[in-house]
Amino acid sequence: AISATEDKKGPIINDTTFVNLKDYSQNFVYDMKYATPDNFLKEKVYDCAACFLRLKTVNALVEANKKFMKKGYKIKIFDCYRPLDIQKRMWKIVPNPEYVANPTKGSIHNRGGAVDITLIDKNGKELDMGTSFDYFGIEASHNYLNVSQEIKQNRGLLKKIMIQKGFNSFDSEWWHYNLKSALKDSISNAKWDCN
Ligand SMILES: C[C@@H](N)C(=O)N[C@H](C)C(=O)O
Ligand SMILES: [Zn+2]
Repeated sequence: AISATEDKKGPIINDTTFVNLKDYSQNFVYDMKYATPDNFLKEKVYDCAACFLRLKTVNALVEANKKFMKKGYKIKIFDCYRPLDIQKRMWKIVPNPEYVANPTKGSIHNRGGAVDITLIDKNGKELDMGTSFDYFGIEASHNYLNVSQEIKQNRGLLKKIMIQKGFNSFDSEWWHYNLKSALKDSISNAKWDCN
């Protein structure tokens, strides 16, 4: 059966439809790294800083953010849907599946089911997660235990609530989460509308 969801704006849309997160919640903070030159490609590879995802991913992320907000935190977003062509460019620079998904298999970002995120506090300050976003080294791993109690707690909080809301964590990157129900969705290379 095809599952459908009542959209706030009226029409019933399928939960695999790509939507813009900002149309569903104003409670996220954005730092869309690939829409700036401040990323490992050293180039702005997106035309605009928008977060597109499948509706089911948006719904799960909004639910997770509600839980974080009850604790005084908010999600800050680094990346959402990523066109396959950009995945290919990333793989040319870092051909290591621990840090960049092989474009021949496709990333869950290419399927609209993955997000790269961190948490911020009431002052907008990022919680200490031990490394910066896209730090491609062992220190970014959930399994790297030579970090402070505070970092373990911060990573643990992010992971606990994201898992509760239907995401899988990714061992080698504390910031990356895959929606479980999107793992087999189709890969897209569509570029979003920036208007
Ligand atoms: C490149 C990095 N931000 C990331 O998302 N890596 C995972 C493994 C991916 O490419 O899916
Ligand atoms: Zn990611």
